[in-house]
Amino acid sequence: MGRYRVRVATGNSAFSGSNNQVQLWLVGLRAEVELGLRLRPARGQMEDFEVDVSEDLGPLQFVKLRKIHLLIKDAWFCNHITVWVFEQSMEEKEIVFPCYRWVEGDGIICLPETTAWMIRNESQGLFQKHQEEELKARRTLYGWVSWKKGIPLSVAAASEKDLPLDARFHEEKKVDFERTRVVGVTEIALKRLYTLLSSWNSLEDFDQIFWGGKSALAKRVRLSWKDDDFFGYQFLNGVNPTLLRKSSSLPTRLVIPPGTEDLKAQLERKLQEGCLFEVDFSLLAGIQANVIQGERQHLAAPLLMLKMEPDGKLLPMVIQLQLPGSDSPVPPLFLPSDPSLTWLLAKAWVKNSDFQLHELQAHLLKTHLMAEVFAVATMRCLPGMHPIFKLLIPHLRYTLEINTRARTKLISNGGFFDQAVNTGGGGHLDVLRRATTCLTYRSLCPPDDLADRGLLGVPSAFYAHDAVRLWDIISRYVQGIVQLHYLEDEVVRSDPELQAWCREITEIGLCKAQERGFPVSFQSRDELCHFVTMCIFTCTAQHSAVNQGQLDWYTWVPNAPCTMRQPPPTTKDVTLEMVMATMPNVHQACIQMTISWHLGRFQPDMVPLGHHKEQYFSGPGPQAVLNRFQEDLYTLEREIVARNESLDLPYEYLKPSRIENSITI
Ligand SMILES: CCCCC/C=C\C\C=C/C=C/C=C/[C@@H]1O[C@H]1CCCC(=O)O
Ligand SMILES: [Fe+2]
Repeated sequence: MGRYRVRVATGNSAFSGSNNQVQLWLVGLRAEVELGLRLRPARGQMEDFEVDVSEDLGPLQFVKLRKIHLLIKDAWFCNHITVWVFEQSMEEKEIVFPCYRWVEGDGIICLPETTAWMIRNESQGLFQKHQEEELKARRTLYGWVSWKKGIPLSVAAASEKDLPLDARFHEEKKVDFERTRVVGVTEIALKRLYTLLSSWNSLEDFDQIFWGGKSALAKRVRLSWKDDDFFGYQFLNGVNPTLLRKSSSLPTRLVIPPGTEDLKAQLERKLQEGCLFEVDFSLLAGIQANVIQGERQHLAAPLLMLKMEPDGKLLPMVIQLQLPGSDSPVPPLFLPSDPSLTWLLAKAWVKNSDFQLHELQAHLLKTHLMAEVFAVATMRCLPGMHPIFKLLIPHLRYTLEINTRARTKLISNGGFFDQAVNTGGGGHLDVLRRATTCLTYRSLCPPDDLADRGLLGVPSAFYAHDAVRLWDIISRYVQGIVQLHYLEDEVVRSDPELQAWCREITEIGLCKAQERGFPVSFQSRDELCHFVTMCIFTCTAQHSAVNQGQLDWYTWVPNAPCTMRQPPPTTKDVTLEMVMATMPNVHQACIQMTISWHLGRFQPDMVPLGHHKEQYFSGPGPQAVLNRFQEDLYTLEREIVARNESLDLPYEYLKPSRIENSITI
């Protein structure tokens, strides 16, 4: 008893279409009907057709679809189905059934209409039953596994091939990733060949491998890496802006030997003036160093003290490379006034330690692995019709696959950490474990984290400034969507899927992180918004801040050596031979360059923050919230561009147009 126009929209990436036939049903509150047509969906196409239905279906609740194959199974990527109902020969209501998934095998896929969650209590339990079945199926597809004890859980997949198709890279991404990898391997081989017969005994010799993928800023790094202000700048606005903090007292580990009272007075004066800063790498103390091809590598656990000048420059004042121990001599303090190679080597040790905590703690653990916990918990606990699922899913794209690849190629037995990094060979897992035990909820939320580190309102702290602006913009977006769906706090409290999702993240994925301030329930809309803002910020802005800079700051290897082949200096007698014997060898340096380029370069298929094409919501409310989000991002973009124009070193990593919508690399 009615006429319907049905539109089937197929995805745009390679192999999205299918040679198999697709069967469709319309399911209304009163009855369901199989549409007597068989279509073959073509890539990037919208296919429209009209059907007459003799029964009275009642209000449409679902579309069901199934793919029928004869010999070859050919998966189909369905974007969405849209249905228009004609009433009294007038086209009336548009009803959207978002999909954005692969339709595989011959199972039936059931798509609820976009506003299903809002009307879930008026559907005679149909939506409730659908949600339960969907979650049951997802929980078998997306399992948890403890890859290594003491770090957050991962998705259960031994290699990317074990992942559900919906978690896999699309063809374009896969081809690009594999191609980049071949380019990288070839480049390493050529560089090794090229350096085989040449000398390798001065820092300038790193020039011999400084070709291939590199950015304009990387060239600047090569020129300026020895300068103290350039060194200091990196702790504010480099690839790892996460460790610097304003000192509230002189660190207890800083034992000042007799005869250097002058230094102590200087530090105390800067402390009083409120411009003393510190970076402490104690987390690395006692970590077992790697052995690479029979050669033992070495590690330090430095403390760096810096002062902020009135013009905003951050300058190193003193470096202590090891923690003082009761059984060892008091570690020497290295100073800018030391012989230049001595001071350079001390700074190189700091940068090597920073490399470890950057890649393992700031990058891998606090963005990649966190996002993976969000992704698995979301797949296991939130049905597709849930508003928080719809809000988060564009920010979880490709994360499970990139992390699975990291576990098989990067931090695996024999992976790149073992081949080229001094924490490799197991120490890197201990660093991850220690970093996990001190991972707090506050540290993932810039307004809290930057307040705790004394970096709010510091004029030359561009990361801090942009991070807080982005946090506010994302927070407003999240509040917009949450307020449309949760009219009061009580709706949050009585949402069983949402509460289960929260517990799944804190108790299961993060292994009882309530001890570190993570919530086990949401009592209000504000608590929910804060948490979801943290999730989106982590998967987008924060990853961008700690990922993109790899290309700029890590391709000139002496600026941030991936390994150290000699122990830290214990006296101030340092020769160029010692420096070169300590720095990475050619092979290690080539690996560092190539991986940094692979991970830091612009991603050709990138989706900028807030610009995903998938429409999981419908109607003017959510659209207005998304438009507002995009406008806010654009305003910030212009502010950052204007600010950068007057800077010698522009800070670009949190420019909205450069922030990816999810962790994909
Ligand atoms: C030797 C330098 C290693 C620096 C990178 C260290 C940690 C980065 C943190 C998370 C990165 C996740 C990246 C996952 C990419 O699939 C892994 C790269 C494999 C490279 C390849 O497959 O050739
Ligand atoms: Fe990354």
